Amino acid sequence: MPESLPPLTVDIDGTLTDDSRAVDPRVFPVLQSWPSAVVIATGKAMPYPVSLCEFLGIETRVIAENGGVVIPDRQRDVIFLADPETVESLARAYQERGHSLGWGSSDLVNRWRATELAVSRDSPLDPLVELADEYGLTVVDTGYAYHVHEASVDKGVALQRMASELDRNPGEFAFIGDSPNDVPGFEIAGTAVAVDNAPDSVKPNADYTTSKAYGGGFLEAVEWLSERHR
Ligand SMILES: O=C(O)COP(=O)(O)O
Ligand SMILES: [Mg+2]
Repeated sequence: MPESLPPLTVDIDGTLTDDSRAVDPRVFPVLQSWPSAVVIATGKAMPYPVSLCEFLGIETRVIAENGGVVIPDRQRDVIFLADPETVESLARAYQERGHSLGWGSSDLVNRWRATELAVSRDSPLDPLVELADEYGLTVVDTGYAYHVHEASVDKGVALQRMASELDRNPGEFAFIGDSPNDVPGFEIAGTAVAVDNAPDSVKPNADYTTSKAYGGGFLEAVEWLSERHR
């Protein structure tokens, strides 16, 4: 790999995974040998990306909960860019109206969330949007879940904070993703790549769209970045 490769920000679901959301093992050596910083930027709660870094043996650099949580490395404090209180009230109100968050009683999706709420796409969207409007929150459909969070946070805002924590310019970063929740990251990063499974609303926001989908698209994106930085 060329020494000059940019710091990389990469989404998990739909980008490092296959179509069943299992991580594509071909991405492991790429992430482990990337010569610059790697940031895992996801809508998932903190333990998921932290575990991914831990088990890969790479530095824990994480944007979780669609930007509500930023972890620049293992040594520093976890940074919270949003407050959980309004989201918690919304979650109670949604359930009081008779709707389920849709993840079963253990709710491993929200159990460790600090700043936002994720609701299954099998649960009704309209009352969620109605409540979000009432509480001044935003709903993002990633294609994997509905996420409700403060309008002031997204993966782009979090990338700005991550870059400043790492003494870098956000424009130095490349960002690879697949969903509407990645678009704010595409806008802040210097180079944005969408994988082919991204919806048509996402692709025009990227500098390049791969011809392969899912983890195969990530590998292609990395080759494309390597060519550009040769
Ligand atoms: O949890 C989701 O809905 C999406 O997660 P992702 O940001 O890693 O694709
Ligand atoms: Mg994704």
